[in-house]
Amino acid sequence: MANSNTYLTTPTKTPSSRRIPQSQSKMQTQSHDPINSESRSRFEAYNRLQAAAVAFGEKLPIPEIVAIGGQSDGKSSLLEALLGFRFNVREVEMGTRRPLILQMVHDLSALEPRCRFQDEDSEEYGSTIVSATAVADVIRSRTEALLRKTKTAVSPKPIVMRAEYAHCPNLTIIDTPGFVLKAKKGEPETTPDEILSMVKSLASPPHRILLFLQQSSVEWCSSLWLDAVREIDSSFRRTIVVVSKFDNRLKEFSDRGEVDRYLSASGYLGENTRPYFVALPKDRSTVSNEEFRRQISQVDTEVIRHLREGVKGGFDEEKFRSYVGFGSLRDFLESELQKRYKDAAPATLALLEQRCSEVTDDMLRMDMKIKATSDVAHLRKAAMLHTASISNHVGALIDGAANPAPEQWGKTTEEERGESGIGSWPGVSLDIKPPNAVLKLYGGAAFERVIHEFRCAAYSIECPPVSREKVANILLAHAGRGGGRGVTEASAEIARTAARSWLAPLLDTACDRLAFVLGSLFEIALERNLNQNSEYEKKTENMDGYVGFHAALRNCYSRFVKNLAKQCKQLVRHHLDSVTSPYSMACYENDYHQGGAFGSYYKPNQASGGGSFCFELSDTGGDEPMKDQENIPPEKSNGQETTPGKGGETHITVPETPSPDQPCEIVYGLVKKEIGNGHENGGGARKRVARMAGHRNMEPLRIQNGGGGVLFGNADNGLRSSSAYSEICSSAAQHFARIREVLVERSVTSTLNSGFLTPCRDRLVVALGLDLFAVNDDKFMDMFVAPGAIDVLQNERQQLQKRQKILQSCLTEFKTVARSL
Ligand SMILES: Nc1nc2c(ncn2[C@@H]2O[C@H](COP(=O)(O)OP(=O)(O)OP(=O)(O)O)[C@@H](O)[C@H]2O)c(=O)[nH]1
Repeated sequence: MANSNTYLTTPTKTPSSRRIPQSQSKMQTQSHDPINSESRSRFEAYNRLQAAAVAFGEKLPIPEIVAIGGQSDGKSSLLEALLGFRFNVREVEMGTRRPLILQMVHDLSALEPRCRFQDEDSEEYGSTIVSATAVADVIRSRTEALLRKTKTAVSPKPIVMRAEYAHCPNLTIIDTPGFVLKAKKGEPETTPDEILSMVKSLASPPHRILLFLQQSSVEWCSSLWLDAVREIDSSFRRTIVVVSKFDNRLKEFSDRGEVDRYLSASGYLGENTRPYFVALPKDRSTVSNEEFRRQISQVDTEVIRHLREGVKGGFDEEKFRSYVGFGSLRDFLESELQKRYKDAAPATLALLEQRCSEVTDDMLRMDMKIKATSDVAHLRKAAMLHTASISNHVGALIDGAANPAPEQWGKTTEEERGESGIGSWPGVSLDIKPPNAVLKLYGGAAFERVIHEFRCAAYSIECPPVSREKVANILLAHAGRGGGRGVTEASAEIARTAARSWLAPLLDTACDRLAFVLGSLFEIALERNLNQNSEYEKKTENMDGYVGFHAALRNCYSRFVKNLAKQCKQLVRHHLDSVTSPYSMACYENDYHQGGAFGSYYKPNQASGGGSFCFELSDTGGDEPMKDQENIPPEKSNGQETTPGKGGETHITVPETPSPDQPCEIVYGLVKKEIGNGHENGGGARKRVARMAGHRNMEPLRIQNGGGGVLFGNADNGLRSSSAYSEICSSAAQHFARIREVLVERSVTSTLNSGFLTPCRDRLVVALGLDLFAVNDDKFMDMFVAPGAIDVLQNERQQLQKRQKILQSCLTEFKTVARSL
């Protein structure tokens, strides 16, 4: 830092020997000196402001000096010298572990030092401590207590000590832990880094002056910490460099050229930076305060004498005298700080005015909040606005939104399954993976993905196996009633029963999964609400403290979603009932396969290009494998093809008295017909029949029937190997597929959309409103009774009031200071 100022603003009792009489005379006239009383009141004003800032965590740009440097470079000794008495801090073995803000107040009446420590968490100062060892004890015990609590080796929380003394200047200086290269034994290895970053953050505010100490024995080229200081203040505009323990170097100088070169430190610190060269008494023996100060000034005198007389040709006094000796440094620090106080006063005053009005606003808000805790109308309004806002956010999330970040708030399909506790689809052994399964989705997108997953799951369900007995019972009974549609009816009945028992659980699961997606939206809507409120002006009142209300709102929302799920389950069950009713034509309809509105099939797990939901559904070509008559799960390769082929309705001629045992022509007829279709469609039916015939499960049947009289088919018979049983099973599979398709495509998807999403968009706010607000005042206020909440508010108010009072008195004080500027 460039300096030419050695003007003494505040007298001290420990100046250099040449100045003692002058300083003492100034000190004695101080109270009558207008300049001194001005700077004194400025200093007092800043000191009080600083106390308030430390107590309330205010960030105020108060000019301060921060002493930094390597461990044992002499920071604490310099502080003691400035204070004019030893408080033994450096004999505390642990060294400096917490910053120490030392507010030195020059007070003529304090013939003995009066030290007071600021309470750890308030702006109050404790009682006066006179003994130096007691001061050291407080510093040590406070340091140890905090480090035990934080479980760290250092802490950035400062200790604030105010020292009033007739022999100290008006100066505020912050002592910091010294930089170290390695942690001490038993300390965390990260300690050096912690100290470095703590000191950096203490030193970075631009209103702070850095007092960087480095021992005289260290050459600038091998300085350990110069770079760290440069990182904080690259051009040393606010850095005062101090070469400490100058006595250790003195003896090495032989002539003037050498000493002047050393004192200029040119090349390393830049042209405008002149270091101060300070030596302090080495003697550690306990001496009186007066003796201590005498020694300080004696060392100063000896240094100058040595430079003048011990070095050949002396030294360039004009250039360097004002930079040599502790007295020079002290005078400069004091004047520099006063200068900065003066410069910063207008900005400080403006900031104080701003802070005061902010605190007044905070107080008003707090008063309103306290009043509002018992104002039903106000609470109703605030709660309604909050509920409406949350409902709107739910709507927006359903309609498609990407705020808050889906990466954080969305879920993959796997996560949805896990977190909902619903797991995989009942009766589906395949691992269904809808498109975009790995993306984190929420809201409308997640809903759509579940719907898709449901379709995949439904299309992966096989028509389950049916025993021969069952087939025989149904078939024979139908035959008994006469009519030629026995096989068709029997297979339709089988398909209906299968659809009822296999698709119903799927529908329930779909509803539960969708309800989970919608249920999760509450949390996301809260987050959106929070973001919105913080991004712009606060739109709704902060309802944070009203835990009861939040719990009630959450409950209502989850009830609303649960009810929707219940209703939807009933609705889709109704659809299932009607599509599986004997009166439904679903089984007999043929047009779903014709490429009409529902003319395509899903392939489970097949994602269409680009990950879109717009699937091209499965290829419905003629080689669609027909499941064999035993309904054995399909081979792996075609396991995903679950829906019967696109072939037209197979008509069969039912004989007068059909028998499952009959190696019937009708079956053959069916096969033939299928072959016909198969030809048209690429021979799929032929393959199917061959596969059916060749199936190992047919073997026992053949043996059972002596190889000749077939029960439900003759494997040896090639194309003639089918039977009424296999025919019915395959026909049932077709019926099943149609039922499923009608259900999925015609009714369920739209029902789920209208059953879940429409009410969430249109009815949610009303439903929540009715639940929460259509109650009498007493019941309503139950949600707002939070034991202790009012106490908390009152407490906060008290703190605010205290802060307001202190800031206000600081403001008044600064206004007075400003008048004399
Ligand atoms: N010879 C000589 N010794 C000094 C001088 N100043 C301080 N010392 C000694 O150097 C040692 C370390 O001084 P401190 O003031 O504790 O150093 P510090 O920078 O505060 O150390 P930490 O707080 O641990 O970082 C003490 O033994 C002092 O007596 C000096 O000018 N000359």
